[in-house]
Amino acid sequence: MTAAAIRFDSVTCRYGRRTAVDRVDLDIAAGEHVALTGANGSGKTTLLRAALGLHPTAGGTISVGGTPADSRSEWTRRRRDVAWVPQRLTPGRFPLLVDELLDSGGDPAAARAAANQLGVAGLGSRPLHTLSGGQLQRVFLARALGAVAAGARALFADEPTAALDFDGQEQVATLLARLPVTVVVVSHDRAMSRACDRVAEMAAGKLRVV
Ligand SMILES: Nc1ncnc2c1ncn2[C@@H]1O[C@H](COP(=O)(O)OP(=O)(O)OP(=O)(O)O)[C@@H](O)[C@H]1O
Repeated sequence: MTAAAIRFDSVTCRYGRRTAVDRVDLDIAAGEHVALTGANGSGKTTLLRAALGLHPTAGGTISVGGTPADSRSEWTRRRRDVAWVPQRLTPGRFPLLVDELLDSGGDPAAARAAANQLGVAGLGSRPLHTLSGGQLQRVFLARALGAVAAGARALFADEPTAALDFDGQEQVATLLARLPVTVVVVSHDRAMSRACDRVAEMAAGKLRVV
């Protein structure tokens, strides 16, 4: 597995007439770990979702491993290349058992090993909607770690520790820090920022400090 360099080049995203991301430039080296911080509503989630094709860009390009995604096949490849932990984990949207979700990420054995490390291995036969917020977050992280083991070259995680207790926050920061792939993690959590190589801060849609 080789880590992927990621380049945001003058990226703009809008919701109707509201500009959520405003000409953002950000270069992330292969294997670098970047914490994306900033006030609520400053555009962090939109920026990551745009990189995954989950929100359209109104301008600019986003390359992963040197390739901008501009065709269906490139988007398919990118979704394999980038493991994703979303912010809004609404279990009703995923009518699955925990084990089924873990098995869907790429490498089921690695996902289950990660689930074990994260203390949720015993929940395998539970429907997702019966889990607590923190348990659900751990399961999605374990799935993403399975995707990394299966060859994803980057991991994007949107507030992956928001629902976790203090020990969980430290544990996840340590786990992500060890990953040999490029990591972009949206976080308001200091342990996570400390564990990253660099902190990039967004303010009102712009990247303020890199
Ligand atoms: N579905 C939507 N429709 C309209 N506006 C939206 C939508 N989602 C986000 N926005 C707006 O876009 C801007 C950026 O939102 P975004 O979710 O990217 O911010 P964020 O930095 O991730 O915030 P937080 O830290 O609260 O998660 C905000 O002004 C928000 O109100």
